[in-house]
Amino acid sequence: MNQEELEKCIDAAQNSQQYAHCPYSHFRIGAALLTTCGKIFTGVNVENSSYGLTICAERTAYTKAVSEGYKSFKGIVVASDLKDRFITPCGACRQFGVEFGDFEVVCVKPDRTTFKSSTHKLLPGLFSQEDLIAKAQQDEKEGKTPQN
Ligand SMILES: O=c1ccn([C@H]2C[C@H](O)[C@@H](CO)O2)c(=O)[nH]1
Ligand SMILES: [Zn+2]
Repeated sequence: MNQEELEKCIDAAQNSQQYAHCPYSHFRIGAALLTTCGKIFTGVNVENSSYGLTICAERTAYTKAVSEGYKSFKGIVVASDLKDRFITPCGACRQFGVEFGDFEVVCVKPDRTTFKSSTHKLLPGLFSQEDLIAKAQQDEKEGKTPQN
């Protein structure tokens, strides 16, 4: 992400925070996901009275983009309302991110200061499609069919 893209994504992520549905945690998170073709998809955390159903801002953004045909990303900006520490994506969102490759993850505080990382840096030893392919190849070599 260049500086101009980063500023635009910070604006979009912070602007979307007003739409967070967070009556339980009061954590107001907004994400802005930049596609390689320059489109921005925003997302917010959507909580539920059945707490475990909550979806984070990042996964909302990924799901919106993918469901509209976009799967190639330059970066994601995650804006929180916590002033004195950075909020980084939870485990589920890290796994969700690596599904779409290695790209920038920028966490931003209300004063626009940033912590820059990437999907792969945030998930060392990650499990991915490559592992599933390796298993399929091993099974094929051993003459295993999907049924056994
Ligand atoms: O990176 C993060 C971290 C937390 N949350 C949300 C989930 C939940 O609504 C609240 C507290 O966990 O913050 C996000 O959306 N993204
Ligand atoms: Zn998450």
